[in-house]
Amino acid sequence: MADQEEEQDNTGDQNHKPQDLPQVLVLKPPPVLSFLTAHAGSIQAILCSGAAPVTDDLLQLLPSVRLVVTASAGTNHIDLEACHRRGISVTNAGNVFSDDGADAAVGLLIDVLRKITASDRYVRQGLWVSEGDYPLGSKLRGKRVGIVGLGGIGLEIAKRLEALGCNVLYTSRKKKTFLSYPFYSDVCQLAAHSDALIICCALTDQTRHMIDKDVFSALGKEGVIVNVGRGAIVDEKEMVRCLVHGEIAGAGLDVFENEPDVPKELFELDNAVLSPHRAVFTPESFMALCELVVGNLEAFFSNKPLLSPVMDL
Ligand SMILES: O=CC(=O)O
Repeated sequence: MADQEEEQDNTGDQNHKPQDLPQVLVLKPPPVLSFLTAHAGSIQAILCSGAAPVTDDLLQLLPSVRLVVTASAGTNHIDLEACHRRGISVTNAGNVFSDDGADAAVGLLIDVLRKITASDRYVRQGLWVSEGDYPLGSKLRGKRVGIVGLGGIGLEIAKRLEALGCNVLYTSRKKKTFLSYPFYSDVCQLAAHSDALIICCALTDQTRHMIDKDVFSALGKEGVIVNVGRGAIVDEKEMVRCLVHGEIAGAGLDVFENEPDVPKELFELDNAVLSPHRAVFTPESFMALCELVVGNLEAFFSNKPLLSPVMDL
């Protein structure tokens, strides 16, 4: 999941009548070129997910489009600059994924620290009997956890960690004046003061490979990284190297740079907990997402304010 750091209100009139909606293009692979050829001029809104990029070239083919609705928190598959230039509004998943994304992030952190899935494998493989006791995990309470991106998901992570007795610190585009958590504008400084880093910011040109060699080295040998944002925020090769050489202690990863391909080295590592980009998805969050998507389309076509705008033009 990736978080746009927008505080959004996802409430509103949800009395949908999807059959009444004007024509909407649902973008999904395989390519929809024949559809486009027939309907390009009349399409006013695009509904997409991370699977299909919304590029400047695509928008060029659709001169009537005024809204892009993405069924994801992250918008890195959308050319936002092109949307802005063309006067196209954009909405995302707003806060519907915040709870589930935060639960998964904290779950991954606890799993890495307490070796939950690694010790599960140990028991299943019969190693408890043949090898004896499994190595101890590390305590969560008292850990300093640096959150990278304090948007909807980040804020929910912070609440959960506080309740679990951790010390929360963060970096974000801007300091949140309404919060007392220590703020670091520099991610290396944040890492140097953290026992664990949780990545839940958006992938942008500024954040691509932001978690690099210097950040890992500042985090140190006892440090843990959790990523529920986007794989490419982390320099994955460097992270794998640090894990293999014990230069960081562990990683809990829901996202990868070239999904669904996962670096094979990670399969061998007991200090890496791997999850197939499922952090924010539950049947409940999908239902909420569907309501939000329809609500955004209804709002747009009835000239009302969008429910979860990333850009409202
Ligand atoms: O990763 C999931 C999302 O961006 O919604």
